[in-house]
Amino acid sequence: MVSAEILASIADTLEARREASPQSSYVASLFHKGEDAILKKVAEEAAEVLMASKDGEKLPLVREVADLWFHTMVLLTYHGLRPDDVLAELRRREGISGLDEKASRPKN
Ligand SMILES: N=c1c2ncn([C@@H]3O[C@H](COP(=O)(O)OP(=O)(O)OP(=O)(O)O)[C@@H](O)[C@H]3O)c2ncn1[C@@H]1O[C@H](COP(=O)(O)O)[C@@H](O)[C@H]1O
Repeated sequence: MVSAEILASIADTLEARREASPQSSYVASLFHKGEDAILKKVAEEAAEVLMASKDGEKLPLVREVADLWFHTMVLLTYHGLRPDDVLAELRRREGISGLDEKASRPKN
């Protein structure tokens, strides 16, 4: 599965969890606890990314970044947003970046 598709698939699951009972799953319980609990998890996971980076091992770092991305996706879902909203913003920035302009400028 390509990257944008897996993000969309996870987002679909997260949206379904918003309607689920808090006992039914980890994500459902997080939505039930509310925005502050989700923000706390995002902050915790960001701190774990910093520690993994300092430790210098690649696999733990990848796993911690996955946890951070996942919890930011829970936060986006809480606000009715989708991964595509972030991907569109990144694409927009790619289009306006100085590096991009230089690359497309004709060479003398
Ligand atoms: N990708 C993930 C994912 N990544 C991380 N986590 C959970 O995030 C939690 C936080 O991790 P921590 O390292 O902080 O561990 P912890 O100390 O046990 O967590 P807390 O009890 O303190 O919250 C853990 O319980 C992980 O299992 C995830 N939980 C779910 N998913 C995806 O979300 C879908 C829905 O999940 P459920 O709602 O649980 O079915 C699943 O099918 C998965 O695809």
